[in-house]
Amino acid sequence: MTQPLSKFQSFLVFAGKVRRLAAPYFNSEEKWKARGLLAAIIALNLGAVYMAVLFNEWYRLFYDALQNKDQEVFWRELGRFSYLAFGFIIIAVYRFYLTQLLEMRWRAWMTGHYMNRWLADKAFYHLELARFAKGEDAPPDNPDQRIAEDMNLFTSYSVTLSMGLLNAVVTLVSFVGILWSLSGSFAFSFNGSEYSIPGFMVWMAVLYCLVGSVITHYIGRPQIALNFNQQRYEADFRHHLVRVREYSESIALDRGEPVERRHLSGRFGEVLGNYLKLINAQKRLTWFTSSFGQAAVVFPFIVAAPRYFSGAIQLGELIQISSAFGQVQDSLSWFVDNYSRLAAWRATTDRITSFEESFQALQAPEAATAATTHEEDALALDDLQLALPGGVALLSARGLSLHPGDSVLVKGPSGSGKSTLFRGLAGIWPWAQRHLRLPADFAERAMFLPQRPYFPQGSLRDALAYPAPADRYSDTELQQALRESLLPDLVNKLDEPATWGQKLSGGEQQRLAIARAILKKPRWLFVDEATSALDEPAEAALYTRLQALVKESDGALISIAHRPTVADYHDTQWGLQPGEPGGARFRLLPA
Ligand SMILES: Nc1ncnc2c1ncn2[C@@H]1O[C@H](COP(=O)(O)OP(=O)(O)OP(=O)(O)O)[C@@H](O)[C@H]1O
Repeated sequence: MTQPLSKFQSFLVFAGKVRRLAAPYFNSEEKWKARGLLAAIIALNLGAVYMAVLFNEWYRLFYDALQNKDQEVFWRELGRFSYLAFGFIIIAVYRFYLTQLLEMRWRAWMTGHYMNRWLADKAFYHLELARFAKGEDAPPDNPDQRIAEDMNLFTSYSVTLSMGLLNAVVTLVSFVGILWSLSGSFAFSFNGSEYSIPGFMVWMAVLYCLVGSVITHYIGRPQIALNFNQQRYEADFRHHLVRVREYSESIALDRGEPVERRHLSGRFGEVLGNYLKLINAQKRLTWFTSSFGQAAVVFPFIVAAPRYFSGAIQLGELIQISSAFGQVQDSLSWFVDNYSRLAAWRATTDRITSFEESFQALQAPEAATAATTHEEDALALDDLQLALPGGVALLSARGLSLHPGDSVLVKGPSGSGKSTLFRGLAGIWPWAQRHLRLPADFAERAMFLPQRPYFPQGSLRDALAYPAPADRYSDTELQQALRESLLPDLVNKLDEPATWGQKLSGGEQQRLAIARAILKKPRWLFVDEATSALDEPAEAALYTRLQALVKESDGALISIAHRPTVADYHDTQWGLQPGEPGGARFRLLPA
């Protein structure tokens, strides 16, 4: 008994997941449109079943007219057919159109919703970090695929399959009545007594489909996991292709093509291997479902034949029985026919649910951090503890502060946590205990210049102004910033579109990021090896400009650099020293 119960429970769990994922849309600001569309689709589906009932009745009248050679009824019924068909066509067209419309709107809403959540509170970054911590295979893999593809599949399957189920149930209820009234009872004698089974055809249909559904589930079960994996392997393969494109130059210089080929072939091999398994699973199921469908064509004739040949029913009734049996069988075998899609729906639902759960899991480490706003105009590191994703304490900093006019150089061995210190100060590192006091304007006036800056695709103007809109700055301001950051050749290319992160050299990209700082005029400027690709004269000129920049806005400069010449532009040094036994690996101390 435990087996069917656990199956039923797993169905309830699945239904709960679908409800939780669907509810936000139907309760959203678009709820009246969404509910209205859903109600219209339900009405059209019920209309379609009603049309099928009318057609079924029409079959009896039409075939009886044929058998009786009754021309008048024949032509009248043909006339009736035309307006029945007209109604059916209108319902079919609008059922399709409104269903697609609902799927599209729902997808648009869900995609927007998850896109916002992914981009909110640095979730996109923390999800990646969490995956580093838990291992590459930890969910959610490929969030891009969740947002792009799974939202589409989920909304489409949810609408078509739930409407299909509704249709099947209503058809079943409508036609079971018809079939019951047509089928008569089946009389037989057993052990000297006479027995009669009323609604014999109905029982035959139920038995036929019950056996069919159980066998389908048994044969088709492996498809659920295979479907889940297929999406994942496809996304991994695509992701690796994109990486080769992104790092094309390094790979070409390293002559890494054979390795990439091997990796790509490996990933594609997984795609194919799993797909082959899926095809085989589907083939096994198709053997059964098509035999089941073919047998269903003759099954009602075989069962009803004795009554026809004994003269108990006419040809019209026989045809009506077969059509009603077809409808009952169709609706009872909804499960058989939709098994693969149900498996895919379930896999998609599981993937989005794990995506959703990973957002919820993220909130915990963030809540542990604390940073208060300072009344004083300074950045105070009262007690900052930073750990590695696995939990190992990496760095501790206590009792340090940064005031307007300060310029500090942070030094320490590679891997000691200098960049992580900046991540902790920026508030994006989740494994942090932050007892900081931040100046009131820190959120708006702090800027972090990384070693490898990011530029959005688009015009140079967009890349320079990022993340502010391009029209925030005039052409003169943009050109001036380019000149001051030693990029005079770019001043006439403001509207040129390009992938700037690939087109410009490493040093040019660093200069472009400095131009961005010149435009933004930060008060609290954090420079993490952001001049490492420049020659010494250029570095000197640009550091002098950055010093002047923070001075103009009465701010402070804090840098990370390995090159000794950078020390000339800073008044103070903080050093990362090995920590005490039992404590963090490194301590940040004034040098
Ligand atoms: N996303 C991450 N997942 C796991 N470990 C990480 C991650 N980011 C950084 N680390 C680890 O944290 C430690 C500190 O890294 P960090 O980049 O802060 O060092 P750094 O002092 O800036 O080094 P460098 O001078 O080489 O730039 C390193 O051991 C690094 O491997």
